[in-house]
Amino acid sequence: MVFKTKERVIEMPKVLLYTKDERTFNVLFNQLHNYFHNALEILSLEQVEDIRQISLVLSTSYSLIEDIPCPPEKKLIVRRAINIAKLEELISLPEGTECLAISNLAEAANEMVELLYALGFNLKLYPYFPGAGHYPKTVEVAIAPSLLELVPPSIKRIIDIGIRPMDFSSLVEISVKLNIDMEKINRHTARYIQEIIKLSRKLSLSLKGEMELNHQLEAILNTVHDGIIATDMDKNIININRSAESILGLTSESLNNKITDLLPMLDLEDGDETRHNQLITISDKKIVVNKTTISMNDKNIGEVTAFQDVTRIQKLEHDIRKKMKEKGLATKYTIQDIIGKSEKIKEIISVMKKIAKTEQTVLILGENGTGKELFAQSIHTMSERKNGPFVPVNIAGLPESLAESELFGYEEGTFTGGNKGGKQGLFEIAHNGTIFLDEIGDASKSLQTLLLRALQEKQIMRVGGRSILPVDIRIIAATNKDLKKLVEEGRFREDLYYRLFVLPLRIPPLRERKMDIPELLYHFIKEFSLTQPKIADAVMEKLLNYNWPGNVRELINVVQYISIVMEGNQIDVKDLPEQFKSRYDASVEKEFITSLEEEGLLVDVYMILSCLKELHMTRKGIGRGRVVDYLNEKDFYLTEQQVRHRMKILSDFGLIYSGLKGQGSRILEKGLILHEMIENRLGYFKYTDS
Ligand SMILES: Nc1ncnc2c1ncn2[C@@H]1O[C@H](COP(=O)(O)OP(=O)(O)OP(=O)(O)O)[C@@H](O)[C@H]1O
Repeated sequence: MVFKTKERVIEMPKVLLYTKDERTFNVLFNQLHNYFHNALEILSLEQVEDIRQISLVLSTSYSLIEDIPCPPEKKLIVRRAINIAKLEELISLPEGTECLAISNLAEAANEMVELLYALGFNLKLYPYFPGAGHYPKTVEVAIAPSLLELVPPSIKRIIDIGIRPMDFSSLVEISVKLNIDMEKINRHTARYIQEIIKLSRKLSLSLKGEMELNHQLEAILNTVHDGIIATDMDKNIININRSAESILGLTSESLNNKITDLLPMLDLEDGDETRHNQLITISDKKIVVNKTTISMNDKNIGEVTAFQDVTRIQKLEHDIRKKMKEKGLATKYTIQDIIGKSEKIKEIISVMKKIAKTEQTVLILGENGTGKELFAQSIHTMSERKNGPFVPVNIAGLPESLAESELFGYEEGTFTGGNKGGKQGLFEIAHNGTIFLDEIGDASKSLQTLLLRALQEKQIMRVGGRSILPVDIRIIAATNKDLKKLVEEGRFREDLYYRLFVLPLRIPPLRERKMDIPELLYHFIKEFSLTQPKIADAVMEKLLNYNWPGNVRELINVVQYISIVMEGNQIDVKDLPEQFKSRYDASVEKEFITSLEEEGLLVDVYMILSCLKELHMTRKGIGRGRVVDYLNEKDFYLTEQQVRHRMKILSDFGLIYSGLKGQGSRILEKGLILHEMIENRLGYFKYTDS
C-alpha cells in the first residue's frame, strides 16, 4: 500500500514592490526573494490587478506610494543599507573632497548624505537629484548608486557605490507585518548573517596591503553589527571594532594582545572547512565565527575574524513575537496549516476563502477535535483583519460569575480589589480584529442575552460603566452541539441562533473523510520528529477502518503514543494504543478460539484462564499444582501433564506469562480479553464462581 503526501496548496501573501527605477526594483526584488524565498509573492505595480489583494506595499520613498489607495498600515518605506564591498573607492578620497550624492529622488539623495556622514566620511556632500538645480562649479566627484545617467556632464569622476540594498531591520519588519513565522525568520537570520559575513570578508580582502586601518574604515567597522577583529601574522590584535568589544565584553586595551591569549576559542584551526560559519559559545553567547586570511603578493600578512552574536538576534526576534502575542495579534494557524486533500476539505477551503472576504458572522459546526479553531484562525488570517487581533474565548470555560466582566470589562471601582483604571474586556481587546466564541452552545441563558445585545448593536458597555463603546469586530462562533435542537428544546435563544447562523461552515468528522488520514498521519509523524518510519500495511488498514470519535485531535494523540512506544523504524500493530488492539486481535483470536474448539480444548483452556484470572489479583505467579487444585475444587479434572500442555499453548499465544522455573504463571491483558470472548462463545457461566 502506498500513501503519498501530496503537495500542499500554499497561499502566499502578495507584496507590491514600488521603486522609481527598474534596477532598484531588481536589487530589492532579489534581496526579498533571497530572504523570504516562497513565503511571499512580489509584484510590480503593473502586475497588480486588485490592490485589495495586496498585503503590504513596499517602497523606497513615501512620495512614490502616497497615492496608492490602501491604508497607511499597509505601506512600508524600507530603510536602505550601504554595500560595504563598494566602499573601497570612497575610502581613498582625500578629506574634504566635494561630492554630489546622486539619487533619482530628493528623499533618497538626502538620506544618502546623512548615511555617509554617519559612516564617518569627512567629505563635503551635496544631495543631487533630477530637478535639484545648481551645485557649486568646483564639484568634480559624484557618488552614484549605479544611476550613472543622472550624473551631470561637468563631473570628472564617478564613484559607483552600486544599488543600495534594504537593511536587515526592514526585513524583520516585513516578516512581522506579514506574520511570517518564527522558524522562517530564523532561517532568514542565518542567511543574513552569512551575507554580512560575506561582505566583511570582501571588505577584508579589499584591505590587502593596508594593515593600518584608517579612521574612516574604523568608523565603518563600528557601524557594522558584526564583531570584527584583525590580527597580524603573529596573532597580535591590531584592530577591534565596537561590536566585537561589546559582544565579547572587551575593552580597547585588548589591542596588541595576542588573540591566542585573549580569546583562544576564536583562534580557529586553519583549513577551510573549520574556518567558516563555525558556531562557538563564549560566556553563554552563541557566536558564528568566520575567518579570512589577508595576503599580499602571495604572502599571508594577517587575518580578519568576523563574528555575529546569534543569541542577540534570536532574542530580538523573540521579543517581537512576544509583543505580538501580548497584544493578542499572533495567530498560530493559517490556511496552509490545514492538512487534507479530500473533496470535503477542498470544498470547505474554497468556501472559507469566500467567507474570509466578507465581514459576516461565521458559525463553525463540527465534532470535537475536527479543527474548528484551526479553521477560525485561518479565516481570520485570510481576511482584511489579519493584522488585527484574534481573540479566542472558550465560553464553556467561563465561570458564570465572571463571564460578563471577562467579556465586556469593568470600570474602576466596580469590584473591590479590581484593577485600577478598570479592565478591558475580551470584546474590547478584539477591536479591529476577530473574536472567536468557542463552544457557544454552552452559554448560559443570561450570557446568551448579553451576547445577543453585543452582537446586535456592535457596541458594549463595561460592567459598572455608563458610556457605550462601539467595537469593530468580526464574530466567529463554534460549537459541537446541535444548536437547532437546543433552540427547539428552549435551551438556546432563537434570536441569538439566527444572529449566528449567517454563514455556517460544517466541518465533517474525520471518519467521513478518511482519505485525509494518511496525510495527517505523515504530517504529525514529522511533527513528533519520528524519522520517517515505515508503516506496516496492517497499521494503515486499522487506522482507515477506525471511526475516530475524537477526530484529528485523537489522531494526534495516537501518533504521540506511537512515538513513545515504538522501537526500530517500522510502526507495527503492536505500537498502536488500546482502541486499535482489541479490535484487531479479535479476528486473530476468533480464529484461535475456533481452532481450540476443533481440538476439543476450549473448555480446558477456559477453565485454566478462569483460574489465573481469579488468582490474578494476588499478583503472584501461580504454579501448575495450584491450578490443578483449583480445577479439582470446581469438579474439573485435568492432570498436571495436561495442564502443562494447555498452558504452553496459552503462553505461546501471548495470553499468559510463564515465568522461569518456580515462578509460576500469570494471566496477561490479552488473556483477560480472550477469557471474556470464550465466555461469550460458550454462552454459559457454569464454571465460574457466580
Ligand atoms: N485538517 C487539519 N490539518 C491539520 N491539523 C488539524 C486539522 N484539523 C485539526 N487539526 C489539529 O487538531 C487539533 C484539534 O483541532 P482544534 O482544536 O482546532 O479542534 P476543535 O474542533 O476546535 O476542537 P474542540 O471542539 O474540542 O475545541 C489541533 O491541534 C489542530 O491543529
